[in-house]
Amino acid sequence: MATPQQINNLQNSFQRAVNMGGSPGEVSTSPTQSFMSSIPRRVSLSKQTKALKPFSTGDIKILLLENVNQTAVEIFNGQGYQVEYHKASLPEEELIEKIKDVHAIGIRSKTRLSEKILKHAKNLVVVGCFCIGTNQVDLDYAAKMGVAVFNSPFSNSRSVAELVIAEIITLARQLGDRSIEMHTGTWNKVSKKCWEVRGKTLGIIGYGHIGSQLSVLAEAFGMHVLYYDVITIMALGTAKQVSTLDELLNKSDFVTCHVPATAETKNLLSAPQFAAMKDGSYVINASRGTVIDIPALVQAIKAGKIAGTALDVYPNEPAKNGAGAFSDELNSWNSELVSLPNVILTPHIGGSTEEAQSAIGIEVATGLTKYINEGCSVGSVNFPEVALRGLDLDQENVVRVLYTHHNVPGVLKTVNNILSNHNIEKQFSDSQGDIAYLMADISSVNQSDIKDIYDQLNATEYKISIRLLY
Ligand SMILES: NC(=O)c1ccc[n+]([C@@H]2O[C@H](COP(=O)([O-])OP(=O)(O)OC[C@H]3O[C@@H](n4cnc5c(N)ncnc54)[C@H](O)[C@@H]3O)[C@@H](O)[C@H]2O)c1
Ligand SMILES: O=C(O)CC[C@@H](O)C(=O)O
Repeated sequence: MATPQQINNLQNSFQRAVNMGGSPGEVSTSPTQSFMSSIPRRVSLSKQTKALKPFSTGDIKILLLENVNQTAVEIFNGQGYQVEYHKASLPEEELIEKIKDVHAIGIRSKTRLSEKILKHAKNLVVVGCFCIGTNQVDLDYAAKMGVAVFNSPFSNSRSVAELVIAEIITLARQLGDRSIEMHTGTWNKVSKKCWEVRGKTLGIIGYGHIGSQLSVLAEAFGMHVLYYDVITIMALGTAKQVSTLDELLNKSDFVTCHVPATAETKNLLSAPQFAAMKDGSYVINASRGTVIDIPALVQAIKAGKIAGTALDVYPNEPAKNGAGAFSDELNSWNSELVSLPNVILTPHIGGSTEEAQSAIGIEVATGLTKYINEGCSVGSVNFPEVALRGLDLDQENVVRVLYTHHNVPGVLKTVNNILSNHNIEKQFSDSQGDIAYLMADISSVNQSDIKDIYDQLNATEYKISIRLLY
């Protein structure tokens, strides 16, 4: 049941929307619309539509962690949301305290939103991963709570591909070692085991957004490209898909990983895979730290089998920047790895460019704002994707119902029974696994009806969450 305070909030907002003249006539001119108008839309925004808000926008609280880009802060501030901003991730206890209160949380790759943390989030509506990876969030549990999760699927792909190109040349020419030597006053002009990359073979594991972008760049350097993926993907340029991981390992001079962190990709490259690689080949990982068995890699480098490695991601990564953060305490193999030759280590910066972070800030903040203000879940990674066109500017006494429920027979009949006392202008529903999401615009709704609609929907058996926008 809604608390008296919640009902009051709903009624006050409705009163403001209907009687005070401000909200209903207001046209959203937020960066949301200007950004989204530049990309193809499933739902047309060609005419001005009524700006919907969940309740007094000042009430929307957003917690942003891990130095999320200022472009996002500007979008949220422009909406009148309350933004709490932190440069680093938070310790678990503090995160649990903070998450209790907020409607949205924005994170990057370090903050783990497990069931243990999420279950404290009583008001949470949406999570924004301001990155590509979403493995740090328990997506199923979030969906079961009615919390949609958004990310930015490719805004930093180019940045990662460019970093990997730099690493291929850096490894081939032992640039890391030469640079360290010069910093300590050593002149070591050598060419032994330093190579051109032209004519060498690059093996890409995972030919998605990053792997395929990298393929194009590598061919421009005169490299041959092989790739292995669990699905069949069209080759770009003259790249060739191979049917087994072993074939890729046997034939490549450089092997680079661009797969997600899953149970299947855990230790995808371990001792047997290093053994299958060419003598003197190189290993690169800018995907997730779980994908490579680092102790096995250390042994393969020590044995002279692998001639060098570039790593950007690690099984355990520090919560914040600072001296001494990357140590044996965090990962037991640390000292051994850093003592080896031709090892390039970067602090998970594959996607950390001004261009990528700015674009991610805009994309994810826009997705969150559209979900908060309009209920549009298109682009969510754990939720059925649903959108409705906007309401006409002059439409009054209209309420948008957002109803998340378990995907079982008979729910829509019950819901539409409740809504059919009014005029259902339009509705759209979709499901994903156990979760279904309904958006409906209903008109002829008087202020006094709101509490009643809310209470009736709230009492339905398979409800997960309800929001009413007006
Ligand atoms: N270092 C960084 O800063 C950084 C930046 C962006 C992305 N990433 C990480 O890079 C990885 C790849 O990103 P993307 O955008 O290219 O992802 P993507 O989803 O576009 O592509 C991943 C590809 O891997 C394939 N794949 C999945 N499991 C596989 C397996 N077991 N064997 C072979 N192929 C498999 C998929 O079919 C897909 O084609 C993700 O883990 C992402 O989190 C890291
Ligand atoms: O910015 C980050 O923390 C993560 C970057 C990258 O790994 C991603 O998943 O996009």
